[in-house]
Amino acid sequence: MSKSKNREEQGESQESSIYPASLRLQGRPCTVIGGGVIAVRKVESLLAAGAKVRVISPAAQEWLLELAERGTIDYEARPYLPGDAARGFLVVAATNQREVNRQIAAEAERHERFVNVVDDPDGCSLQVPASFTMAHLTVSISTHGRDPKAAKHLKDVLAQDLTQGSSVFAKASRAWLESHPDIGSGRFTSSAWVDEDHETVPPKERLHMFVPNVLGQRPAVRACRDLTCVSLTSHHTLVAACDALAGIGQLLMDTVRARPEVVGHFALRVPLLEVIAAGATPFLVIHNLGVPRGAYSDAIVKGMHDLAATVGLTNPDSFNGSTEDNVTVEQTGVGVTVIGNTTNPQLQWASSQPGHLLVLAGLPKSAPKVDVRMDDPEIVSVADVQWLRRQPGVFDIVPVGSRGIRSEGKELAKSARLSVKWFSVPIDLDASGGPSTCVLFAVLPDRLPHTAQTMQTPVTVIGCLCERKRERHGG
Ligand SMILES: C[C@@]1(CC(=O)O)C2=NC(=C\c3[nH]c(c(CCC(=O)O)c3CC(=O)O)Cc3[nH]c(c(CC(=O)O)c3CCC(=O)O)/C=C3\N/C(=C\2)[C@@H](CCC(=O)O)[C@]3(C)CC(=O)O)/[C@H]1CCC(=O)O
Ligand SMILES: NC(=O)c1ccc[n+]([C@@H]2O[C@H](COP(=O)([O-])OP(=O)(O)OC[C@H]3O[C@@H](n4cnc5c(N)ncnc54)[C@H](O)[C@@H]3O)[C@@H](O)[C@H]2O)c1
Repeated sequence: MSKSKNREEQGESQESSIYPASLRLQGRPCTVIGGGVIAVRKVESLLAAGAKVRVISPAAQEWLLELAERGTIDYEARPYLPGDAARGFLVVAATNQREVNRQIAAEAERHERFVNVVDDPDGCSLQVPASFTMAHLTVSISTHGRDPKAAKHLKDVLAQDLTQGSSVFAKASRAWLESHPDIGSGRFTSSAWVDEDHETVPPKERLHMFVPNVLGQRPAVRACRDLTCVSLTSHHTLVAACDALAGIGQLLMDTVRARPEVVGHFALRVPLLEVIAAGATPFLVIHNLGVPRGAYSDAIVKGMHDLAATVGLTNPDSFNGSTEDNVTVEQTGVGVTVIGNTTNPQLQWASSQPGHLLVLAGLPKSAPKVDVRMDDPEIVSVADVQWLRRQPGVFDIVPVGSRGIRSEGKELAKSARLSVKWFSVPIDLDASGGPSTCVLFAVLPDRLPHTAQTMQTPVTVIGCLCERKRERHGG
């Protein structure tokens, strides 16, 4: 049944004539009430138009809180109060409370403000059409609020056509854009940023959509555990992890003897695991080698290439780095940074919940106590962690570093606002995990058998996660 038919049957207003217009909002105050997923979309497009945005909501999506922390928007962490909709050029009623949205709309109307009501097409004096912009050409599609999903679909079809199609519309639009290079160059933007549906948009345009052009500022940067997350848009995050290794190798002063390939392997292993565990796809490895350029440094880098290839990172341009060629070096030192990208729904951070089991894959092994070997079956492989990351029912995955299992487990739980109930296991929970020879992960109990059977490395249930306190309130 179509939406309009549904409404007709409910006897709702059939008023559907509209006045198509383009708003200039640069510097104009706009109020968004509600801080959920829909509010994020509205805030993004208002910021893209240069509006001065105020958000009022007792709780808000992380992205909005970040914008508030950076001063990009004003945020008031409280419910709507009468008076809020009396101010602003445009008021957006974006709460999930129908009645509250009604009150907001009524107040805005009384004060002759434009109002956009996200759950009431007929209550909007301003409906947002689906749109995309290429330089100075904007294409908007409205269904007069009768079928927003269709508006989005038609817009996506047209956007794809404009960028790569051969319709009369596409050819004429492109010809116009090309014949006006003064106004014809610019970014491709859309009323919604990249999502899975935009896979059809060509790479060049996708890149433009990927750039944090909404804000024209430095992107938000957060350090989470050993990771740094850079929010490029509300949908995309870059994830960076780094690690240092020293005194292990074949130079005179090295205290632990190891072949250079092994040094490269283990130096890359830790940041590579971190990025994969976070749900990102590694695409760049930067190696800073505190050793002279030559056969020794080449062998270290070869160790990295070999390991990266096990998770499909084979493009030679994905590797870059430098060596120490000015002074004599007598001890090996290696720093590695890995960068990956992910869409936010795939970014795994603080996603564990009460009742999940806390499981250890692999065993903690560290030099100099133990001779850590690349082919040790008790060490979890990077490919194993990549597989684990894709499993439904597996949540946070944390590589265990020198602080040991107990400390990493507590950190995993804390980040998800949970605590750990430890089981008794014959494993030293405080031993160093060395080059992350093991990882901790949270898993739904009924998914554990499949996970444990398929993994190559030993899997041990070491505890479970308890208590829940997940909503983050602003203010
Ligand atoms: C175009 C776009 C612009 C934007 O918001 O930026 C937009 N909605 C978009 C997407 C979208 N909205 C919805 C789905 C289906 C989700 C699903 O079914 O899973 C999808 C598709 C998706 O999300 O994939 C559901 C929905 N939307 C409204 C209601 C209330 C109702 O109809 O009662 C409900 C039902 C809620 C429910 O029943 O729970 C109301 C409105 N949505 C409008 C605009 C205005 C009318 C525009 C027009 O038709 O001309 C209006 C009246 C007010 C407004 O918000 O301005 C944006 C595309 C962005 C892009 O380009 O990608
Ligand atoms: N317009 C659209 O395109 C569209 C699309 C899908 C859904 N919807 C509608 O939009 C509504 C909101 O969707 P959502 O996904 O953002 O919901 P959500 O649950 O993610 O967010 C709702 C937000 O409203 C806030 N809120 C609740 N009571 C409030 C109050 N009294 N004052 C201020 N803020 C308050 C909450 O704190 C939360 O931040 C849905 O109920 C749905 O009907 C609209």
